[in-house]
Amino acid sequence: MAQEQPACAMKPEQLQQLLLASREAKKAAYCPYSHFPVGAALLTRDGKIFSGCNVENASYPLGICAERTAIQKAVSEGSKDFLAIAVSSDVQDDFITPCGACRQVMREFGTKWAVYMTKPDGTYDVKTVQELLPASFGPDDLQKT
Ligand SMILES: O=c1ccn([C@H]2C[C@H](O)[C@@H](CO)O2)c(=O)[nH]1
Ligand SMILES: [Zn+2]
Repeated sequence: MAQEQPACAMKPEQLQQLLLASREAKKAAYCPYSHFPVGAALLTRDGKIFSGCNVENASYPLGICAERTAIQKAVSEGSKDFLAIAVSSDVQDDFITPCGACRQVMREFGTKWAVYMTKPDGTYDVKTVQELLPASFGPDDLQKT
C-alpha cells in the first residue's frame, strides 16, 4: 500500500534524506543497453548512507542492479546492519520493485528491514524484505544439516 508507515524506527527527515539519496544516485546510472536508470540508497543502523546505481556491461549478464551496488559498497566498507533501502527509477506510473536477485542479496542481511520503492513524484510503497521474499533461504539454513 502506498505511503504506509515505515516498517522500522526511522526519523521522517532521515527517510527524506534516504529517498533523496536514491534519486541522486540514479544520476550516475550506467545503462547504455537498457536505458533504464535506477538509484538506490541504503541506511545503516549507525546512520550511514551508502548509495548505488545500476552498472551495465557489454557482456549483458554482468550488469548489476542499483540495490546490489549499494549493498556491496556498504558491506565492503564494514557495514551490514541495515535499516532500510530506497530505490528510485524514472518509471512514473509504478513503484520500482527489486528483482529476485536483489531480494536474495538483501535477505542475506536479514528479513526485517524496509524496502522503500518509489515513484519520481516522491510517493513510495514500503515492504519488509520478508514480505518481498517469503519462505526464503538464508544463512541459518546452512546450519541445518
Ligand atoms: O530494481 C531494479 C530493477 C532494474 N534495475 C536495473 C537492471 C538493469 O540495469 C536495468 C533494466 O533491468 O535496470 C535495477 O538496478 N534495479
Ligand atoms: Zn536487482
